Amino acid sequence: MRPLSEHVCALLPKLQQWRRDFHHYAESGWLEFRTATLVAEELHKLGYQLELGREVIDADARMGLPDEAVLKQQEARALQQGALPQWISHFSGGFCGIVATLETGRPGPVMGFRVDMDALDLNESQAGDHLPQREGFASCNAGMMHACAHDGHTTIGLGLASVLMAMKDELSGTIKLIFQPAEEGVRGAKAMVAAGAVDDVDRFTAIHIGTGVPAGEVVCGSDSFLATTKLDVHFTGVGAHAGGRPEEGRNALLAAAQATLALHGLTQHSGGVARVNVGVLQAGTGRNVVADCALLKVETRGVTNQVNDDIYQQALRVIAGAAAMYGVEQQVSLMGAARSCTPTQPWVDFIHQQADALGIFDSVVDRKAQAAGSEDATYMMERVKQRGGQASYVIFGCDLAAGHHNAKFDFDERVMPDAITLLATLALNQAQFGGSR
Ligand SMILES: O=C(O)C[C@H](NC(=O)Cc1c[nH]c2ccccc12)C(=O)O
Repeated sequence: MRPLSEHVCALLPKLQQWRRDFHHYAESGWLEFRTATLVAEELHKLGYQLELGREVIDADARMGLPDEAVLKQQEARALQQGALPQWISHFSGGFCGIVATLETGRPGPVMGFRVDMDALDLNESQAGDHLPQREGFASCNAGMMHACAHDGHTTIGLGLASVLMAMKDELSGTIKLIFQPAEEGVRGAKAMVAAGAVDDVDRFTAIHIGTGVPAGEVVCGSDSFLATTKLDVHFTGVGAHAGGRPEEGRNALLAAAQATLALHGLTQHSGGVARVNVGVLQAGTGRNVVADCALLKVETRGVTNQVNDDIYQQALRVIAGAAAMYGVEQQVSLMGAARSCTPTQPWVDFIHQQADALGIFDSVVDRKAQAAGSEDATYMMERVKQRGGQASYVIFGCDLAAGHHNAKFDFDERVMPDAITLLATLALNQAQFGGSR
């Protein structure tokens, strides 16, 4: 029997090819039409049982969905860019989720691995010193860029699928590979949980690469996720002649500006870290018109669910107060949410022990004391834990050309085979796990 390292080594050219293809055709959240069809095709060819689209995504639990026109236009764009027509109907309308199952036929637990597939709303750098630009695989989709390594995550998911299928005679239990849409803005995981995608998972592992962790280091149980709420706020005022009759106007721009300044002051909480960000402020239509409309895209975060909930409630009061100051209407829409969550220690210990034994990492740690980002995989972790299962979140450190969410973000592709090696090892050696279930 060929060892795992040989299977992974044989995959190297494919890993780079997949990653660069996904990177080139970056697709933002709920619009991963091309990516999802290619992933489905690969998994189908490998022999996985597939559940697709509405089977794994609850329509009503989707948050922050683009509007109908954008969904249609982006699906057409994906088809022009090589999305596979035989799979597209499953994902049509913003259902780009996939769960691939391998039943080994031998008794054992259900092992779930989750990767995400979406890009960010960002224009990729066109500078000559940006490697994806220089090597011709920078994003060809305006305003969409893989600047958080989900192209790498999707590739790791496919690589893991390949090696596990190749070694299926050495596995027992069930393998479930979860390809999630719309992690950015924390919008997709909740809808997969609502559809029951992780209801039978006994041991759950989600992953991220980079995030400031040094190359060669693996964090086996990242627990520093901030709870977060994402909201859009629409202010509606009354337009008026700015010179002739300004007193007849109700200024939505000023309400949005006041709200923005006040919102950014809402970060005091005795319970720990709290954050607020207004990432977008759009208002008004013309120079000499009292602005009758404004939009804010806002997020609150907190070190615990309670801190975030408190800050969110204060944010709602600030928004209502700012609207009242200027006599304008306000409407708040929930666009995304995620929880804080801690991994289960027995599973972290097992991952730690397996990572140590592999001998391919310079440093293996349980956790990092860094207030980091947010993650909606926390919904999946919570669901698995609720049922008494094990759950963790593993970060694979790697060198980055620039920080996450930056136009020059790029990661060292050598992290992908190492990630696949550890995840495949967890599945191959699961019988050594001493914890519950
Ligand atoms: O809230 C979101 O939209 C999710 C998004 N998630 C990430 O960026 C992933 C992430 C989690 N932890 C870290 C730490 C550093 C960079 C990125 C991350 C974020 O926090 O803005």
